[in-house]
Amino acid sequence: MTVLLELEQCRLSYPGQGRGEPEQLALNIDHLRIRAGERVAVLGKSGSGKSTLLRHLRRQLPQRASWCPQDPSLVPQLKVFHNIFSGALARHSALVNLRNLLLPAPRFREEIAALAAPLGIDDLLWRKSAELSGGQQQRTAIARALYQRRDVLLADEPVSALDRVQGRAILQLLLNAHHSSVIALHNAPLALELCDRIIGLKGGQLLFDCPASDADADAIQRLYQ
Ligand SMILES: Nc1ncnc2c1ncn2[C@@H]1O[C@H](COP(=O)(O)OP(=O)(O)OP(=O)(O)O)[C@@H](O)[C@H]1O
Repeated sequence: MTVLLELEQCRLSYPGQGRGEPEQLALNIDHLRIRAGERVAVLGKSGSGKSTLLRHLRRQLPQRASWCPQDPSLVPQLKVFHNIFSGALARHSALVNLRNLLLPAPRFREEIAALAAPLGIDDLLWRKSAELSGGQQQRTAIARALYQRRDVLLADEPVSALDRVQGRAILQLLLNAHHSSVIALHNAPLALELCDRIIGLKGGQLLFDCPASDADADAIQRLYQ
């Protein structure tokens, strides 16, 4: 399979919090290769480096990866429709984008309504995103990622605010819409069920990296200790 991404001796640090404080090493990976077509789940407890890794992978694939951040990062004053449409700004001219802000064209209305329906937010398209619940905001961010229409998905806890049934269905939808995916998840059973490879991060290091079918329950448990 074609190599999509490769990290070698990847050490990423954040500045120390106070004056004279040492840098904090957040990611320390000797080697990581992601192949095209893989569905990779990144597991690890809070602070293990999942977001740092996802953001770094995103920098390696500019213009190639759809991005679904942990914080939905919606523009609160804009309608749900426009927040979703913002996923496609790079595909259109400034004139088309501006016109669509004022008077959305029927073609874009139809495209976005079709995208929003399976996410259960088609009846919210003309509400300001500030008025949405956390789960509705998260589904809007998912729709925006889908509307980027790229073949790679990088997503950071995309279904964390959804209930189990809806989270599973929407994660499946996201995976089906992209040829390759790397997704940080806190729900290990969901990762094992829907992804084909599991990366376990602890303290910024790879604790394991294996096919989902080989993932060991004890190793997964150790991630969270
Ligand atoms: N902007 C920042 N400045 C300083 N340290 C940071 C910053 N962002 C993250 N860190 C630190 O880097 C480490 C990894 O953080 P990261 O956000 O990647 O973890 P995570 O696994 O995504 O956590 P969570 O599940 O809570 O989102 C943590 O120790 C965190 O405190």
